[in-house]
Amino acid sequence: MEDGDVIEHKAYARIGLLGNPSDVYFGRTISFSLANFWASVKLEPSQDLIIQPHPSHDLVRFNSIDHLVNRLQNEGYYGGVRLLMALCKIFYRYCKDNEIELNGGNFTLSYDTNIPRQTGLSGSSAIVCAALSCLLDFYKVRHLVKVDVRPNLILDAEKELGIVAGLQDRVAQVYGGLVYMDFRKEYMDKWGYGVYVPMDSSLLPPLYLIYAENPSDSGKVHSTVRKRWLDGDEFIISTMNKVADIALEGRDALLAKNYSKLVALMNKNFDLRRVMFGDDALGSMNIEMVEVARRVGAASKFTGSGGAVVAFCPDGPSQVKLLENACKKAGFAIQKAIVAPSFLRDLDL
Ligand SMILES: Nc1ncnc2c1ncn2[C@@H]1O[C@H](COP(=O)(O)OP(=O)(O)O)[C@@H](O)[C@H]1O
Ligand SMILES: O=C(O)[C@H]1O[C@H](OP(=O)(O)O)[C@H](O)[C@@H](O)[C@@H]1O
Ligand SMILES: [Mg+2]
Repeated sequence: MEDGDVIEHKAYARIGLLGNPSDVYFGRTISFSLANFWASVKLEPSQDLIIQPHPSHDLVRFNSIDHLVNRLQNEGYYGGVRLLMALCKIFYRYCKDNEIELNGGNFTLSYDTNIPRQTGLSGSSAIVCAALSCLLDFYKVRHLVKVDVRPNLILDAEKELGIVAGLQDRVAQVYGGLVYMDFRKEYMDKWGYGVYVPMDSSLLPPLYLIYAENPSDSGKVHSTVRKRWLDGDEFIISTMNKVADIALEGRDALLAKNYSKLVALMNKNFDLRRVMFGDDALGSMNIEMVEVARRVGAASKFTGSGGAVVAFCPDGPSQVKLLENACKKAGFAIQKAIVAPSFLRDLDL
């Protein structure tokens, strides 16, 4: 959206439905953009180039030392400022390397988000994705930065900060809607990005999102498994391949509307994650979220690296009611997941 000189863009949260986290390991995933939550970034021309701290997400003023310590313990040291800064650097570098001229003065970037913080709903990349959209419009280079490479720029901004993450979040956020993604190594090595195939989101049965206030650092969760994979750990490599196969089988299951197969695949996806990462890394509250759903017979798995769960009730509305009651009792929030459609324009494609 552009109002005079002000540019504003949204990017939605995402649900990794099948195959995650194999995207970090040349695997495959099916993910969708989630309309329930979003981040927005605003760019306004200004005298100096300013990255505006968010009044609550980048808190630097506290009531007391207790408040400060509490805040750091629960939410860590960082907010969105570092993400915006890193994106500016990555974007600038990419344009330089690709001889894309950047003309325009300075600007102020500010952001807001209602994505529950660090709950595996890709709150981090939503901020970066919305900011990238603002820069593309500000510099009028949307037609010069291919849609396929945009997820890489978003990921590179986070890698720049040492955050271990994969491409699936960024692909779902750039494309919108439901997307099948294949990150096979030969293709990635040749092109630098994966094969991204939009799917008809009406193939999805009603899905539910369960989450809780228990922020976890996705980079930290991933780092041990990532290291083992890099070290050639046979168990991690073969299990991750099985996770990638879930997305392949899941695509056929969705196309055939074979929802009993979907149940089996969602559950298997989480069970494989659990044996690779271990319960300590996943966190007891996160595991309980999965189990609350399973106790009423729903299929369930993490949406991302932890903090939120996607659930499917194959028995329909009566089972949904049971699930809602069970979540309420356990203190977890639950809402119906709504797919955000693709908002790519002709100029992007
Ligand atoms: N809601 C938020 N507001 C501000 N910054 C955030 C928010 N969520 C994530 N970040 C930033 O992104 C980093 C990585 O977050 P991550 O653990 O990937 O969370 P998520 O699962 O939401 O993507 C955080 O350390 C922080 O710097
Ligand atoms: O572990 C996962 O499923 C995902 O974890 C990260 O997403 P996040 O929302 O930050 O938890 C990561 O960026 C993804 O690539 C993984 O698939
Ligand atoms: Mg993240």
